[in-house]
Amino acid sequence: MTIRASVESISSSFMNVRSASSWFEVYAAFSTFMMLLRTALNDLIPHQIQSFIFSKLKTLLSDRQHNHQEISIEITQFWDGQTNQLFQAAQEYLPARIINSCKSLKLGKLPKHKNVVVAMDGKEEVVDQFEDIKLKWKLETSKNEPDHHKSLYNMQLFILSFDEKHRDKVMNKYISHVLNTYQTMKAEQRTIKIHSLNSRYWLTSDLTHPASFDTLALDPKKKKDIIDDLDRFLRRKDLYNKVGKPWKRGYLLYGPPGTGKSSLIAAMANYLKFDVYDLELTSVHSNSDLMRALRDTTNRSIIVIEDIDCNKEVLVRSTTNSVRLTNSFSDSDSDSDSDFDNKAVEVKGRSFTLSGLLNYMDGLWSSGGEERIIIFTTNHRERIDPALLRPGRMDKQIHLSFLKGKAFRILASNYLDIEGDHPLFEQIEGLLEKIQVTPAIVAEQLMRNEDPEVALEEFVKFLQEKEVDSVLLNCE
Ligand SMILES: Nc1ncnc2c1ncn2[C@@H]1O[C@H](COP(=O)(O)OP(=O)(O)OP(=O)(O)O)[C@@H](O)[C@H]1O
Repeated sequence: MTIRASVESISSSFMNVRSASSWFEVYAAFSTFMMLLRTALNDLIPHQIQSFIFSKLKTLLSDRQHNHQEISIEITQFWDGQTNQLFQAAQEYLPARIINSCKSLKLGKLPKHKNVVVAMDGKEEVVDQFEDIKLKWKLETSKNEPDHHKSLYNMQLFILSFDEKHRDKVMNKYISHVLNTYQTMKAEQRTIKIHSLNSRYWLTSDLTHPASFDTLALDPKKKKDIIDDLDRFLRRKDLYNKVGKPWKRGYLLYGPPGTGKSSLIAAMANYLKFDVYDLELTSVHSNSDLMRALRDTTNRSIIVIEDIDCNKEVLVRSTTNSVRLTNSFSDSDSDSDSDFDNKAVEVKGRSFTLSGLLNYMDGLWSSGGEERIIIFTTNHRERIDPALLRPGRMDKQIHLSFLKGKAFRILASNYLDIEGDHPLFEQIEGLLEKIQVTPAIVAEQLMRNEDPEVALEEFVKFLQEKEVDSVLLNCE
């Protein structure tokens, strides 16, 4: 019997259904039809395609079956009168996930931002995939906006919908994933700030210093050593906790003026994405102001005290009779007997030692302070008391010096866009070995001509003259 014959037999049986025997005939014809259909399908459609069709049908059916079990969460723009951080996180997180698939987006740029900002425009629902979960996001405008926001904005909210069976995973994992991704994105986009002390308060502005470890003319080994040290410091939170030490690291940068101490600080801040607090001791008018200023510094920051040796406030106690404020900055460790304690920083007629200041910082940060770096700079390390240089106070000392070796090539790349080799490089590097020139002087020389060839030739002449001068000087 063919399929067509069996279909005809079923339909004719339907027409003539009158008795129980007729019903039996219908049933027999239908069973035969189904058997024939199954055999034909097995013969005609390969097994893989059959499995594919069945799985698709199954998903479709299960999707339809589950549609009514979808749940929705509202994430409003404000929460308890404040901006809802989860709303902010979704606002940043979603455009990054959907930028290539969404048909309708909003673009904008704020003065503070470096890049164009992308946002959802609320016209369409966007879909995010997290592990095996499909999550649908829609941006809406609330009809019940609170009064205090009414005049300024229409309050917005995200509606997040997903299958109820994923409720736990969404609440426990997906929401944290959105928040964590947002925090990482914020850290990457963050503008680093520099805070300068104005008597009692920090004045804040953007750190625009472009220095990075790539642009720093420094011996490559030394550069790697500094980067490794910073990375190690960041990784060691648990160790610092375990041994009960404040999570901080002290650096002393020393070397002649113009060798890149400030540039290195900027490169470190840009690398770590840490804010910089420029603690200019001459602008501190009292100890309480200084303590308040230190308390106002944030975690993940670099505190810089520059030119520590030539700071006018550094006084020798025996010559000034200045009084140490041991009650303000308790300095009870073994350093108190050292020569260093004879040097005091005087603030408006009152004075304290630098080691006391460091101890105070330790005390302040042992309760909650995290990821702090303190950098002292000096042009004369020999003038600094050894007590201040001991590990724990100054964990690492970095000597920045005259331009030597291949470090010149970094400046040639920065200022003249010369990458790789150049016929004059060998001669220049030879001359640099014989004389002492700071990177700042080299930078200034290279900027004198826009044409890179002329700039290099002029620079060679400059170095030759310097060489002659130094020979003459040695002869005198
Ligand atoms: N190692 C370096 N790599 C690249 N540029 C440098 C380097 N050193 C100095 N420069 C250039 O010289 C300028 C002055 O350098 P910088 O202020 O960093 O030196 P410094 O050692 O802090 O000087 P000072 O002791 O006078 O404060 C920088 O803006 C930079 O252009």
